[in-house]
Amino acid sequence: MRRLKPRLTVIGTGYLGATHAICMAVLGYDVLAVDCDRAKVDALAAGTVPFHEPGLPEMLRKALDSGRLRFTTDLAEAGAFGDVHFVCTGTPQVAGSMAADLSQVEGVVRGLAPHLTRPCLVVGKSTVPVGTAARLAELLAGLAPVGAAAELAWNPEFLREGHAIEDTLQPSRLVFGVASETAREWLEAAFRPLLTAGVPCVVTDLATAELVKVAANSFLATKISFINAMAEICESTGADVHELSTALAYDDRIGGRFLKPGLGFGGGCLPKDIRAFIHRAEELGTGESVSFLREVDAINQRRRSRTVDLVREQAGGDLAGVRVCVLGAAFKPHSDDVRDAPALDVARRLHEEGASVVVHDPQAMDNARRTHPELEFADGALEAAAGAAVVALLTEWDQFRGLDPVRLGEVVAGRSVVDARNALDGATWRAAGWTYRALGVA
Ligand SMILES: NC(=O)c1ccc[n+]([C@@H]2O[C@H](COP(=O)([O-])OP(=O)(O)OC[C@H]3O[C@@H](n4cnc5c(N)ncnc54)[C@H](O)[C@@H]3O)[C@@H](O)[C@H]2O)c1
Ligand SMILES: O=c1ccn([C@@H]2O[C@H](COP(=O)(O)OP(=O)(O)O[C@H]3O[C@H](CO)[C@@H](O)[C@H](O)[C@H]3O)[C@@H](O)[C@H]2O)c(=O)[nH]1
Repeated sequence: MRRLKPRLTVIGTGYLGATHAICMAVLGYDVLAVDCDRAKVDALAAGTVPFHEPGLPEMLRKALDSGRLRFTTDLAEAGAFGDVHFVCTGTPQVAGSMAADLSQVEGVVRGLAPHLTRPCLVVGKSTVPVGTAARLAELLAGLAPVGAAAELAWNPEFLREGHAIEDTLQPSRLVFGVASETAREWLEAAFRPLLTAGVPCVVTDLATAELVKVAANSFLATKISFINAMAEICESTGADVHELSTALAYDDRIGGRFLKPGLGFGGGCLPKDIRAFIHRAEELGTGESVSFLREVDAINQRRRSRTVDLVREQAGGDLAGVRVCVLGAAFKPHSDDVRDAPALDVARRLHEEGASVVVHDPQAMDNARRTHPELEFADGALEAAAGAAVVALLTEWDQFRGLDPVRLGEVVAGRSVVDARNALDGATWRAAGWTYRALGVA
């Protein structure tokens, strides 16, 4: 008998899965969240969110207090408990290739399938190359016990880190990729509160659902690289990319969102998703259709090189032995995620050229220390700036926007700032005696 309110499992409790599990429990579902990382499961069960996401610790407390959210490392327990199983494991870029590594997602299907002893729905939420769901559906059918009636569907996720709760509870849209009416009914039951609240829902096939996700991220990446390409032109013509962007944004066919010039995109999604899309399209023999994404990626990488160039120029042409203060490590503010973080990539390149680099970030210090042990870290912006010849603002945290140039000027060795996120008021900094350089302005 199908329950009106299905019991949910969420497998993979990283940035996406932990948020999804917590929010679904707060919406009133009984949720069992699973991760193979025992430390993560123990932390979450004890009420600690193992990453930075505004508001999520309070939501976790609420979900745990309701008694509707539990955690385990055991897929067999998940199989016995759930009606709808959300797969939220990672799909990182394969080292040395542009392809997505699907081993975590496939591993979950293989591990879960033998424990699915009654009718249920396995729902992929991870971002995957088109065609993955159809392949996993076959795998599931082959591994699930006879009579289990376990089906596979795809429900791509569009949340942004730093806004994960609002994006989960008030998403712009839901996308259900289904192969049967039964799967659609399960998904409708699993998202009933959002559907009742009027969230638009596109019901489609598996392949379209997979593609919607990579198409959305490709569009966003393209928009960012478009404005950064304009920034390159502005740099060589004396035009001002900020004024250009403001003027473009007044046209609501273009819009101002994701039109912010600067150091470009990073993180655990946009970069690897456009590369996996290129790779998959080439496998399908349709590489030309998305070959523009190679240029999107290249423009994005050039912003990092340009930032290194600006810091080197400010240092007098040679970085060897120069102390540089890097403000920012996370790939964007309100996150501690350092996956493909532009700030750390620039910091690493400066270090490789011989600079003595000191980094500060309000939230990402632990992650940055782990991935970049070669860099020096300081507990505050002033400490990081002490004795620096150049200050580089690489992630636009509010704490950095609010820095007092006079106070900072007292601790540095040279008043020179490179604003790679266009977060500071250049006039104020110049008035305080600083040489101010920003990306996108000659
Ligand atoms: N981070 C985001 O904001 C976001 C938003 C939308 C979509 N996505 C997509 O969602 C997926 C997950 O992203 P993420 O950022 O949460 O990744 P993540 O690396 O933070 O989390 C993945 C989790 O899966 C766990 N895991 C791996 N193999 C497992 C297994 N066999 N059994 C149980 N748990 C296992 C890992 O321990 C980890 O906790 C990716 O495909 C990503 O592209 C992410
Ligand atoms: O105008 C802009 C907007 C963003 N960025 C950069 O772009 C990157 C990505 O930002 P954002 O999209 O806000 O962060 P994510 O949390 O990675 O979210 C993206 O990736 C997720 C995972 O696929 C999707 O779910 C989201 O819809 C999609 O926005 C960051 O490095 C930003 O600094 C810019 O450089 N300029």
